[in-house]
Parts: sequence; C-alpha cells; structure tokens
Amino acid sequence: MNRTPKYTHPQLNTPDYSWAEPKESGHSPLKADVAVIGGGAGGLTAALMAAVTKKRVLLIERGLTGGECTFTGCVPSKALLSIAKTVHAARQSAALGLAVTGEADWAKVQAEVRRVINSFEDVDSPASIERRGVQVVAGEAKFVSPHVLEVQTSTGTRTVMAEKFVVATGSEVMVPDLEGLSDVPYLTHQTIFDVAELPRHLLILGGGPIGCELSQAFVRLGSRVTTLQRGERLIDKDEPEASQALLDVLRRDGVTVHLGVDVVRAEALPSGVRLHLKDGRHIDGSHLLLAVGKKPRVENLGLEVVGAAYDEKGLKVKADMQSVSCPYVWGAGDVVGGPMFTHGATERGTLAGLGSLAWWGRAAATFRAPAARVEDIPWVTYTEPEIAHWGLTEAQAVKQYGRRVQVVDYDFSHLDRAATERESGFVKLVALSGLLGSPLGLTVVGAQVVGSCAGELIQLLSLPSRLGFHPVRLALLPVSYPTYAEAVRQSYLGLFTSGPTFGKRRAGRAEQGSIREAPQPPASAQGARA
Ligand SMILES: Cc1cc2nc3c(=O)[nH]c(=O)nc-3n(C[C@H](O)[C@H](O)[C@H](O)COP(=O)(O)OP(=O)(O)OC[C@H]3O[C@@H](n4cnc5c(N)ncnc54)[C@H](O)[C@@H]3O)c2cc1C
Ligand SMILES: NC(=O)c1ccc[n+]([C@@H]2O[C@H](COP(=O)([O-])OP(=O)(O)OC[C@H]3O[C@@H](n4cnc5c(N)ncnc54)[C@H](O)[C@@H]3O)[C@@H](O)[C@H]2O)c1
Repeated sequence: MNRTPKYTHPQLNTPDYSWAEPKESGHSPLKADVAVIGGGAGGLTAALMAAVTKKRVLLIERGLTGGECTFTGCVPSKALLSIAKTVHAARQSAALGLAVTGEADWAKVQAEVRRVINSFEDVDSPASIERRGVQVVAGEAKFVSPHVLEVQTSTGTRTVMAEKFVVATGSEVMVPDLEGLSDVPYLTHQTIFDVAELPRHLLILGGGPIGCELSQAFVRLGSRVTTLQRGERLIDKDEPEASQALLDVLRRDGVTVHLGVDVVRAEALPSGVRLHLKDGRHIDGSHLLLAVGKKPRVENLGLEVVGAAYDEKGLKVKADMQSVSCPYVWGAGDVVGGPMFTHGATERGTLAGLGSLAWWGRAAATFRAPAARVEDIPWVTYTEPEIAHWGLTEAQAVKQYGRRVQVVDYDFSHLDRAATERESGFVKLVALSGLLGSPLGLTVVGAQVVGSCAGELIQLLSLPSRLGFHPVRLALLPVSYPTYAEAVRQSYLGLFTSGPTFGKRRAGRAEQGSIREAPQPPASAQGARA
C-alpha cells in the first residue's frame, strides 16, 4: 500500500505561521491555508474546491485566470473550427444551387473568436473567482523555503505563506531541436489566433490534435496548409482507422499531409520559412506553426526547495494527486503529465482541492481517484467529422489480454440519421469476451468513434465500464429514432449478435493492416514557393 510518508516538520501546526515569516520591508506576507499556483482549469478547480469549506485560499496567477483552455487552447480553437465549418458548409452548398463566393474576412473571424473568449469572463475573471471565496494574486510564484512562496508582482515581491499548496502551472510548448529554428519567426498555439493576417501558406509541424484541428480550420478559412508529421499516421493515440479517416478528410479539404517525414533544418526566407527534409527535399511556406507536443511546466518553481520530486514527465504525484515526496504539495492539471485535457485537469484539480482539505477530503479524494485515471479519460479531436476515443485501442487490448479480445465494427451506413444527413462514420468497440464466450463477465475496454456527434457518443459508449453496469443494459436501452445514439445501442447489440445492422463482431487482431501506405508528396510540393 502506498502510504504518505510521516511528516515531521515541527512548526506545521503553528496557527499564525510566524515561524515562516521572512524579514522583509514593505508589504506584510500573505497567509493562507491553501495556496494554489496557476489559475487554469486545474488550479481554478482546486482553489474553488478548497474554498468550499471557508478555508483561506489564495490563487496566484502570472497571466490570465482561465489559463490555456480559455485563451489559447480549447475555446479559441473550437471557435475557429466552428467558424471554418460554417464557411466550408457555405461553399459546399453550391451543389444545392446556392452559389457562395468570396473569402472569409480574417479580421472579422478573429473578432468573433475574441467575442467567444470574452464570453467566458463571467466564470474566469479574478472578480468572479474572488466572489466565490478565493483571493487572487497577480504574479509569478516560486518556493523559496518550506511553506513559503515568493511572488513577483508588477509592483515588487510579495511573500505568501501557507499550510498546503497546489501546483497547477500547466504545460509549455515543446520546441524541437531543429537547426536554424531560433532564427525563424514561428507561431505556436499562443500566437496563432492573433496572427495579423490569414497565413497564405501555413506549414504545420506535428500531426497531433493541435496540428490536425488547426490544419482543418485554416484550410477551410482559405489558407494553403501543409502538415508535416514525423510518425506514420496522424493522431497516433487513436485507432489506426480513425487516423486514416482523418487523413482522408484533411486531404479532401485540401491540406497537403506528409507522413513519416523528418524535418532537419528551418530557414528564414524573405517571404516566410523553408523547411529542409532529411531526404534532401524542402518545403516553403509563409508561416510556420509548431505543434509537436507540450511538456509539463516544472522548471523555476523552486520545487527542489520543498523536496517535491519531478522530472521531464511532470510533477510526481500519487493517484490522489499528492506529491510523492512533499506531503504539503499537490499537483493538478497538465503539470502532472500524462494526457493533457481540460477535463483531465479539472478532475485532477478536484482531487488536489479535496486532498488539501481535512482528513475527510483526503478520503474523498482516494475514493474519487479512479475517475482521474488516464485510462478512463475519453478525448475528442474536434475536426469535422469529430474523432473520439476512450480506453484501450484494439492493439493495446490484444497485447494485454490476447485471445479474449472481441471487436465490433459498426458502420454509419446502417444508421438512418447518418443517411438523412449524408454523413459517414463508424463505431469500434473493443471488448473482452465473457466466461466461455457467454455474456457473463463480458466487458468493454475501449471505443473509437468517427463521425457526427462522436464526442457525445463516446461518453455513452464508455458508461457500462465507467459506471460499472453490464453492457447488455446499453444494448437493450430504447433510444429515439433517428438519432446518432442508435449507433451506441446497435454496436452494443453487436457484442451479443452479429448482423448487418448491428456491428460486425470479430476477434481482436494484434496487427492493424487497415492503414494505407502514405502516398509520397507530389513533385510540385517539392520546393514549393510560399
Ligand atoms: C490549441 C489547443 C487546443 C486544446 N483543445 C482542447 C480541447 O478541445 N479539449 C480539452 O480537453 N483540452 C484541450 N486542450 C488542452 C487544455 O487546454 C489543457 O489540458 C488545459 O488547459 C490544462 O489546464 P491546466 O490548468 O493544467 O494548465 P493551464 O491552463 O496552462 O494553467 C496553468 C496556469 O499557470 C500559470 N502559471 C504557470 N507558472 C506560474 C507561476 N510560476 N506562477 C503563477 N502562475 C503560473 C499560467 O500562466 C497558466 O495560466 C487544448 C490545448 C491547446 C494548446
Ligand atoms: N481536442 C483536444 O482535446 C485537444 C486539442 C489540442 C490539443 N490537445 C492537447 O494538447 C497537447 C498538445 O497537443 P499536440 O498536438 O501539440 O501534441 P501531441 O503530442 O498529441 O502530437 C504531436 C505530434 O507531433 C509529432 N511530432 C513530434 N515531433 C515532430 C517533429 N519534429 N516533426 C514532425 N512531427 C513531430 C508527434 O509524432 C505527434 O504525433 C496534447 O496533450 C493534446 O492532448 C487536446
């Protein structure tokens, strides 16, 4: 059993913290029961949770409260994708006799994205947070001694003393070690939404969710887009069939996708940027976006001073988010590593907030911890079609469970709602067969959906496993006709009976053969002008 090391700091229970007061002139130190560093999804959730019991809670944020999700992540990217979808739909309507011409106005697109961001002011602003019982301090914090933070504010240095701390500093963009990159004016998710003009030819390095979502958004808004992915497939944590579906749709939208490429050098051009590939080719563009991943923000926080262990994968925490080595520090959000999602950050923030309460909070956190398990967190890539995943992939399940793995492939061609909307897609369920092939003990361990409402369907598909009821109950659940939710019921029926309108059941395969060879880039892309 993983026990918390016994904490022996002699002054921990001193009520006024005077033992920790540094000698400083000017401001008197701020004192709190819980101090949270970072006001993104993870930190905000932890702070509000801790404040529920009227504890003195301080939230220290060096930028904007609301963090990445609101200002440079989920909100602007989803707003931009939604606008791009509207533009795309308008262009597609020529087939229905409605001819739409002209280009989207980038300034107006940006104004609309900003309007959406601003609509989050009510929940994210310091005033709103303070109304809910958390004091907000604007500044950059780091530990300088046990239980003591130094905060650099715009007017000087302040000291914060607290009994407990939540580190929720998020993650930062990975900058690849690429020759010449430091001389190239590249964009990241922090700058691309504010770029002065719509990029004429956007080069995107990385084919994960950021690269793919922004590839589709920008190509639909009128940019030329070239996406360069080092691996052999896009969104490589999803099933290979989903990667293939996304590759097809991005190419149909007009994105040039290069898979399995190795970019070795970047060069600034008067007209933009040139990327040199290992095989001697080069690709020119007007702008470069880096989207090759993110790393936990653990440096320069003084974590060494309080003995909170970390490495490049993040702050080291136990299942309930308490630091493995410092008993008065918890972690929340991207900083603890693993998959980086807002819902993961809030779940981990809940645990950290609970953990910073009394014994009963810690007990609740232990009870709640499975909900934050990496394996149980579904994710969605918000392209059109949406691509959603939860649990194990087929290959992972076969590796872990061998012959017990059963797979159901359900195609949207059998789904009436999809037919009425001229949509395609699929559900894939990964299950473990029951006792002697019977329904007894049958469990679903993973699911993948590509298509309309995939982000909603994945929540339903994961319910039996996450809430602990037998899959047959979902197979028998009456659902409205015609809805996409019918795909959930039908694919679950496919676990028990195979037929044309249910999913096709088959044994799990260790090797996935469905991903096609990546076609070579056309000759015209080699040395293309920006
Ligand atoms: C383009 C993009 C799209 C995304 N889309 C989605 C999506 O659709 N769905 C989804 O679930 N996830 C999405 N994500 C991921 C999601 O944004 C993050 O997982 C989530 O915001 C992480 O929250 P956090 O609280 O851990 O970190 P953050 O929101 O980054 O918060 C950390 C905060 O700490 C502050 N800070 C750092 N150091 C200090 C310090 N020393 N002192 C004081 N303050 C400090 C920072 O200023 C920051 O505000 C997306 C990410 C990107 C980049
Ligand atoms: N819809 C969502 O939930 C959503 C959207 C965007 C981002 N996010 C989160 O934000 C984080 C960062 O996203 P991301 O897409 O940057 O990271 P990622 O790690 O998910 O994907 C990056 C991709 O870039 C590739 N790559 C790495 N180095 C490369 C190089 N030098 N050249 C070309 N390709 C290279 C990798 O093979 C990988 O497939 C992720 O954790 C993601 O989950 C989530």
